[in-house]
Amino acid sequence: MTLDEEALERLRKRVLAGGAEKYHAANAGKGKLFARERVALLVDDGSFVEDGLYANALSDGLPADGVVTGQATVAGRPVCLMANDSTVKAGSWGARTVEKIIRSIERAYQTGVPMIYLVDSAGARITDQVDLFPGRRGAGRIFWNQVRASGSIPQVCALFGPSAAGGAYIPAFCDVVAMVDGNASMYLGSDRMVQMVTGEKTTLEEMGGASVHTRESGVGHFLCETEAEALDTVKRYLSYLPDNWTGQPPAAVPTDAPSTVDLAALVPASERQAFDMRRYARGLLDDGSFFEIQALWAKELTIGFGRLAGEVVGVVANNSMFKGGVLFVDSADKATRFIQLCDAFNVPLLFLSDVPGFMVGAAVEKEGIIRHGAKMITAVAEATVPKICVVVRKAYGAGLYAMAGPGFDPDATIALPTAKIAVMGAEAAVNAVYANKIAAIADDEERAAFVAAKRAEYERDIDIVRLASELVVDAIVEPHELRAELIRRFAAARGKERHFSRRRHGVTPV
Ligand SMILES: CCC(=O)SCCNC(=O)CCNC(=O)[C@H](O)C(C)(C)COP(=O)(O)OP(=O)(O)OC[C@H]1O[C@@H](n2cnc3c(N)ncnc32)[C@H](O)[C@@H]1OP(=O)(O)O
Repeated sequence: MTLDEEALERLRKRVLAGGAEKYHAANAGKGKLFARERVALLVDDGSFVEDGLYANALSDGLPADGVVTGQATVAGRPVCLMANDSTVKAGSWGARTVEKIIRSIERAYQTGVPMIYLVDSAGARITDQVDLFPGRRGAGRIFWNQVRASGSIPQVCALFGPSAAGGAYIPAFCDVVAMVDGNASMYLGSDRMVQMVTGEKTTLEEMGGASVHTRESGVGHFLCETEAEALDTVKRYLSYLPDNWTGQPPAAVPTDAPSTVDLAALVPASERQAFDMRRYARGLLDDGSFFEIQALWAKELTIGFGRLAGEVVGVVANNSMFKGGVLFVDSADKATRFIQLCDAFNVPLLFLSDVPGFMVGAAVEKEGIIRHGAKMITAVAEATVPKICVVVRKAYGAGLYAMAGPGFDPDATIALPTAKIAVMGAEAAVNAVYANKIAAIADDEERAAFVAAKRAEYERDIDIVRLASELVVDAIVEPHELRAELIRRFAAARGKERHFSRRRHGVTPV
């Protein structure tokens, strides 16, 4: 078939318009943009080069087979991308959709550039399953490629609509997922399927909406009000990462820390009083540079990127505002993945410790707190990027190990003058050792005096100067000197030898 210029232009226009008008109207009614508008908002003007525009050009009704793929630049840096077009069979994957997505990931991996997934899809196109589902270049190959690319190139997803069944794994294999509140959802079986299989009556929003995944399951990382916000989040995320695992995170023009935060005043003397470690991190980092990830999930642990004198660091911090900063199953998982992300992309790690330890009790034991904690400690041990542990207030029990304490090959363990490092807090320790003796003292005053004396003895034992004199901590630093100290120490650790163990990979507790 030969085409004259006009016919080609007609065909191109038809394909660029996507699916039926009723689906465009339905999307607009929900505040959803067209896939091509999303791409235009994401990439630098005029930078997009599209592949596979004419997929299915000979069969009517499935323009581009429901996915836009190609290469572009974002903030001047190269990326590969895919964007589901939900006006074409609800963005479901036909054979060519799958091939286009596979080629995109392969190109991103081979050229060492980030892969961006703009997802809005019904998953596998059930009516075409033999062509797209089981074969060597079937849908499974998308995931195989995602797993191969994981930690080699950044993979980031913005989710605008459903990502049903197999489609839900694309976000799951990404480093992070930004979800648009009210429209985005992820689930393995639709509400109709759930009712058929289990009898449960639910909705897509209830089961797999943005709020559920960013607050409860942890599969989503950012809850966004609008599509534009989700796309900005993708751009901001990429601004902290190199193009691939061989590069260094891009430095920015250094700024001062905000002058409004008094770090010393922020930490209450009493361990029983909570303070917001996010404010502490903001006060320590370059002004406006803190970019929190998974802010709504497992809030007892805060993670995110920031900058010190323009250089990127990954922050892992206990937050006593939530559950006293104790580590739970979800917070251990949250930390594990973030530490692996930073280690993969050469982002130095800053641990801000104020941790009473891991949670104890029947409920968390049944949830597997031991293996989740072991997973976090494994990630800390395996991370070979520069890592510095700052004991801001306390590091008790295995919490010290989870926060990159001295045994975990940190480049430095720094303590504030009021910091405490111990196997447990004084109250718990005295109770553990002297419970029988305390119970045997009948007189209230005498009992109180005994407990106070034992606590004082314990506090003397774990005195921070004593720990420094025994080389447990490398430095005791005043809060107002901490930022400058960290800048110097991270600079000194840059470029260090990175090797952990002689083996293919460990057998990780999961
Ligand atoms: C790897 C294994 C897998 O991925 S199995 C995939 C399983 N997927 C599903 O069960 C999702 C089924 N689809 C849905 O639940 C809905 O379509 C969702 C995604 C919620 C979107 O709803 P809504 O925006 O109202 O669209 P709609 O249902 O009116 O559909 C529009 C047109 O698309 C079609 N469609 C939808 N999903 C599929 C699919 N998975 N395979 C084939 N076709 C699909 C609908 O039939 C409809 O087509 P038409 O325009 O009427 O011709």
